[in-house]
Parts: sequence; C-alpha cells; structure tokens
Amino acid sequence: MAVYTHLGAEDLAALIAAYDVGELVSAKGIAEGVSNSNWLIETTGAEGIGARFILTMYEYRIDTAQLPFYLGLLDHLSARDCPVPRTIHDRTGAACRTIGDKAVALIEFLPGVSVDRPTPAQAKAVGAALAQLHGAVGDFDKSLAQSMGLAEWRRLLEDCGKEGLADIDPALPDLAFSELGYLDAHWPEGLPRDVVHCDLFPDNVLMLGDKVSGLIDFYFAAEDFFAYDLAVTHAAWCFEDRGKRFRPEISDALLTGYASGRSLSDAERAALPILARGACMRFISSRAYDWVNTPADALVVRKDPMDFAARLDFYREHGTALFA
Ligand SMILES: Nc1ncnc2c1ncn2[C@@H]1O[C@H](COP(=O)(O)OP(=O)(O)O)[C@@H](O)[C@H]1O
Ligand SMILES: N[C@@H](CCOP(=O)(O)O)C(=O)O
Repeated sequence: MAVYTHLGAEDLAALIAAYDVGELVSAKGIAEGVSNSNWLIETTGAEGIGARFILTMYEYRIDTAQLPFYLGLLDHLSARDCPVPRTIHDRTGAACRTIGDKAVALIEFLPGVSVDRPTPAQAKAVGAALAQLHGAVGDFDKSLAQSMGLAEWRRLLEDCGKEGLADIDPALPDLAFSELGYLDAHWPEGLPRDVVHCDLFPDNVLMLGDKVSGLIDFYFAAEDFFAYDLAVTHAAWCFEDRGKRFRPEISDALLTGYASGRSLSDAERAALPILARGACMRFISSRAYDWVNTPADALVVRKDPMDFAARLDFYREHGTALFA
C-alpha cells in the first residue's frame, strides 16, 4: 500500500491546473510502492505530452532538497533515449511543487508491468538497459554522494542492536557484523563510477513482453561504482524462493545483456564477488532497520532481511567462480 495522504478533488484539480496537461479527468491511488504516495492521473491531454501521468507525493526517506537531482536525472536519461519517464514541468518551468507541506512531482506515465519471475530474455533486456543507463549518465551535470554505503549499513545495523537483529533471526547479528568487517577490509577502490540507480529490483522495471518499457524509482540513485549497480541488479534478479535458489540462466542472461552495452574491465569483474556481497549487506541493513522500526501492524509490508542473508551465503561460497 502506498497512498499515505488523502488528496481531495479540489487539491488535485488545482495542482493539475498549474501544468499544461489538459484538465483533470481521474486520479487513482496506486497500491504498489513503499516510500511515496503515487496516483495514476488522467487528464483531457495535451499535444506531445499525452493524457496519463504519475503523481508522486514525497512522504519520507527522500530528502526533498535532492529533488532537483532525482527529477533532473529522469529528464537527462529520457532525453538520451533511456526508457526512463521524464518529469513534467509546470507552466513556470518548475519540476516539483508543494501541496500543503509536501513536495509533489508529475511524472510521465510509462506502460508495462513488473515481472515476478523473469525469463532469460527479460533478464538480458534488463542487463542491456542498465548498461544503457551507465552509458548515458556521463554528461549529467549534477551529482549526489552515496549516503547508503558501508558506513550507513553499519549505522543502521548498530541502531537495530544485537538483540533487535537476533529477534529477526538468531544468526543475524554475527553474520551481519562479521560480514561488515570483511567488507570494510576488502571494499575495492578506483573502479569506474558515476551516478547509478542502486535499486534496480524487478518492481522498479516495467516490461512489455521481453522489452524494458520503463526504469523507475531513482530515489536511491547516487554516485557509486557501475559494477556495484550491476551487483545490486544481479542480487535482486537472479534468485527465487526468497533468495534460497540461484537461477544461473538469469545470471548468464543479465550479464550477457549488460556486456552487450558496456564491457566490464578486469578490475570490475574481479570486484563483482565482493560488490555482490556488499549489495546483500545494503538490503540486509535497510530491511533489518525497517523491520525493527516498523510496527507489525503498519500499513507497509516489512521486507525480510534474511532473504538477502541467503543470497549473501551464495555469493560467499560461489561468487568468485560465478563472475570469473
Ligand atoms: N512513470 C511511471 N509509469 C508507470 N507506472 C509508474 C511510474 N512510476 C511509478 N509507477 C507505478 O507506481 C508504483 C510505485 O512507484 P515507486 O516509484 O516504485 O514507489 P516507491 O518509491 O514508493 O516504491 C510502481 O510499482 C508502478 O506501478
Ligand atoms: N528495493 C528495496 C526497497 C526499496 O523500496 P522501493 O519500493 O523504493 O524500491 C528492498 O527490496 O529492500
């Protein structure tokens, strides 16, 4: 569920009137998503801009001071033919507005659905789309430091406390802190980097058949290694049964798709095993933090950190051979 705020018809009509998109016809809350409230907006339409839009209200976790970065990144990538929705600007040229004390943005609607169990052809297309993104960010004129790196993973886990982690799973405290120690000591340096997505899970990719029609939810985008972004995508796409079963055919297809658009250097390839372990820790730490800090009866469904502990086990055992 992700409509945290009620918006009245008058608020919506007044908002839409600030844009050159026609008149408001309908607004439906979108159930998917976690961080923001989203509505599918229909209007009478306008030349060159269509009649369907996503209205996002930024609720929490997103630093609205960074909206020019996130929304500018959408515009930059879509102008370079990446399957990324552009931001609709209002009549004054502004990319976002406010309703009450909350920031909102109107985003181009892209068709497609998120797949639950990707096929190799779909994974290959996602790998190629990721490489396309990596090739298109070079001349983006804004940057944002990575705030979800190793230091933040440690902070989130320490905030949970060993007892909080043990309540999730008795093995979690030792596993998490020993892995953090390993990553601190071995994290690579000097790999090619730029602004990358950092959260390209299946629910953030819209597909029409085997074709990627939309890459969405750039709100964790930040400057980091290209190979780390590939590792996040690998960890998110190549497993089933809650991380317990690796899907080699999806891994092969994802890596082949990526290689069709961007070649990995030897150093990047050698770093993939540790970057994949880091990707697992990134989602173990944020999910554990949310698990400990979200009431069990909250509207948002908590995501299980142990799904990524299972993936971490896999990468520890097979990562070196897998990416060789
Ligand atoms: N540009 C878009 N085009 C079509 N659907 C979208 C678009 N942006 C978001 N959505 C829909 O809204 C849902 C939630 O959006 P998302 O940005 O992932 O929210 P959250 O950040 O809260 O996870 C997506 O799963 C998708 O169904
Ligand atoms: N993909 C992350 C959660 C981030 O939420 P999102 O809905 O904004 O993608 C996870 O699975 O833990």
